[in-house]
Amino acid sequence: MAGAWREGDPSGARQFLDLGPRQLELGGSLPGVRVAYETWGDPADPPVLVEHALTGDSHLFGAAGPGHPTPGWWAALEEQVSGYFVVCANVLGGCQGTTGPASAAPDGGPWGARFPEVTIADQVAVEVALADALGIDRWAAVIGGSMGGMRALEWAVAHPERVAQLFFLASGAVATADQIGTQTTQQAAVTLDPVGGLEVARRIAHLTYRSAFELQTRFGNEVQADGRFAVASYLEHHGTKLAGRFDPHSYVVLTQAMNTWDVGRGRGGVEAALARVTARSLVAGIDSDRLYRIGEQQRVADALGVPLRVVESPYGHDGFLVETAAVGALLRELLG
Ligand SMILES: CC(=O)SCCNC(=O)CCNC(=O)[C@H](O)C(C)(C)COP(=O)(O)OP(=O)(O)OC[C@H]1O[C@@H](n2cnc3c(N)ncnc32)[C@H](O)[C@@H]1OP(=O)(O)O
Ligand SMILES: N[C@@H](CCO)C(=O)O
Repeated sequence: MAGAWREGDPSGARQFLDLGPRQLELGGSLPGVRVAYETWGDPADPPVLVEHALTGDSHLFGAAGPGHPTPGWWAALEEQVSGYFVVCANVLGGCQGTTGPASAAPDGGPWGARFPEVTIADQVAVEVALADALGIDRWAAVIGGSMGGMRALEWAVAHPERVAQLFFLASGAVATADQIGTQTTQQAAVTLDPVGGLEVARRIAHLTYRSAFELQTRFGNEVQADGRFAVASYLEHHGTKLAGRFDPHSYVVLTQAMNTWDVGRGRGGVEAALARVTARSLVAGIDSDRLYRIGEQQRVADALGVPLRVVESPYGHDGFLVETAAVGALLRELLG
């Protein structure tokens, strides 16, 4: 096993677990999977799994490992999980160390567009193998927002006995037409031109991540000195940044996993699936989220029999990353 878990390593440095061949939910297979993950805290403390969103990775917070920027993407919430042993893994199909389209295929070249289709359930199955390898039978909590919320929910449904608490944020139980519509349009841009298309895809996506109110307040119809609309310049900036740090084929694979997301598939529908959850759950949404609308979290909260918690924010879907004080308070409430 490459890069075996170093017991007591508090550094957050990236580690690796190699798994054997995997059969995938939609019929494909992979000859082997490498999982990149990081841990923080004392392995003797209760374990918590944090699930990153679409373009996140295992570098959740603090203490940069080789090749990682610092701080991580949820650095502001490190305090909320002190006293826990925190695990965060790069997702199957990603491009930050876990097997994905940029990894080598059996012929030695990158998988690229040949990478098989993976689902949220496939991604969680890989995380189950990671938990087994780490000797973690039951998570004190599984936490996730957006695509990370899908994996958190899949954990709680597929393995209720292994999830004591669930934090489900700014996500849904099944992909909506709106989400599939924007994501397939983004995929089409990437398929036409991987690098330029990824920039365009991120611009389209970023629009859905923010609210019309916020964009209007920040940019209105302002034209910059360089002649560009300020809002266009802003979106271009986010597009360029993502194209500089993310693999285009991975973007397609991960957005496709979100397109096919349906926690009720093969389980008699969404409500029947959610009835399996035994975790103490906190379900929250962002009031201005136009992509994962509050009704989607309401449906999950209703099925789980818990009140929906609403974060008031002008930032839309990205509120799950930006509103660290409000989200941190909810997290603390759940974890105690
Ligand atoms: C968990 C995860 O899943 S993903 C990992 C974290 N996510 C990412 O890194 C994705 C990319 N980033 C984002 O989505 C967002 O930046 C967030 C959510 C992380 C943070 O959002 P905010 O703090 O509100 O930042 P905001 O969206 O305003 O962007 C600020 C950037 O826009 C730039 N910007 C602002 N106005 C303009 C403009 N008119 N023209 C060009 N650039 C502009 C700023 O200079 C700044 O650049 P920098 O990020 O390179 O420093
Ligand atoms: N900013 C988030 C948006 C998707 O939830 C990301 O890049 O992953």
